[in-house]
Amino acid sequence: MANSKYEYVKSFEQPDILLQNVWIVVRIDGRSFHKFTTKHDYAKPNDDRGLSLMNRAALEVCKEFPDIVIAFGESDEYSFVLKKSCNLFERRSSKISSSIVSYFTSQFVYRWKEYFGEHELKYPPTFDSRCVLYPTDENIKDYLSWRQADTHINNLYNTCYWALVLKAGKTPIEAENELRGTFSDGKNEMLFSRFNINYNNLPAEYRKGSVIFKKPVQETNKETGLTKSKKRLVIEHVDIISEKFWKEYPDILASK
Ligand SMILES: Nc1nc2c(ncn2[C@@H]2O[C@H](COP(=O)(O)OP(=O)(O)OP(=O)(O)O)[C@@H](O)[C@H]2O)c(=O)[nH]1
Ligand SMILES: [Mg+2]
Ligand SMILES: [Mg+2]
Repeated sequence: MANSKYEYVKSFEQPDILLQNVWIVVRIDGRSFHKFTTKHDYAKPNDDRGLSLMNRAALEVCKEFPDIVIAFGESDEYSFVLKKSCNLFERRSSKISSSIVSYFTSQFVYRWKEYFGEHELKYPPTFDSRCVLYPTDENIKDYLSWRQADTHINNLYNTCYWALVLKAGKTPIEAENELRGTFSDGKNEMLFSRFNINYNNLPAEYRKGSVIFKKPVQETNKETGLTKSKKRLVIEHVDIISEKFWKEYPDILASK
């Protein structure tokens, strides 16, 4: 009903169009995943099924939203970087962030059985989401470095904490007290001398998180024998904190 007396309420909606020509990061994070992972008997500190399910849901998001040029995931979070020229939903912030987190969450639930088998999903998980803008390439690299540094700090701490609790029989309070004020060197030393764990030999996925990007690959046509260069979405556990990665794959940030 056009021009009804109710129509004025539409003007209460606030525009939330994101600034043009800047990188958009959509970061999603599991709500109360401390509880969710406990209720679902996740392995401590890292559960391979849970991490693989996060990666799979994120990969499906990257397929569904081709404006995403790179994504980084750790623990219960994922960051999706959309290219500067992205015009998805006319750059409306809440529409972008809600569509991405909704698709991620439904993929997470839809594919639960693929990764957890008969281990029942006891209640529906929730993920929150936000859009953050980064104007320069340096800013976006620093953003991703920040998340990867966080992965390292948390994983080193959690590996020590759970070794103290599960292997040395400490109470949670005792483990926390023992770790308070320690630095990386001390934690590495503790793992090696007391638990025979060489931190650097732990799976790269635990230490560095997961990076999804379009990687150039050579594909050979079986019939013609001709090779051509293509891009394929891959999940790798590499250093994005170092310049080496950005030099190796300059196309990622060139997708302005
Ligand atoms: N055991 C186990 N726990 C995990 C794993 N991945 C994530 N978690 C848990 O999920 C939590 C994620 O941290 P946060 O996102 O800061 O905390 P949260 O409980 O989700 O709380 P909010 O995000 O504030 O709602 C970690 O502290 C762990 O308790 C895993 O592989 N294994
Ligand atoms: Mg969380
Ligand atoms: Mg988190």
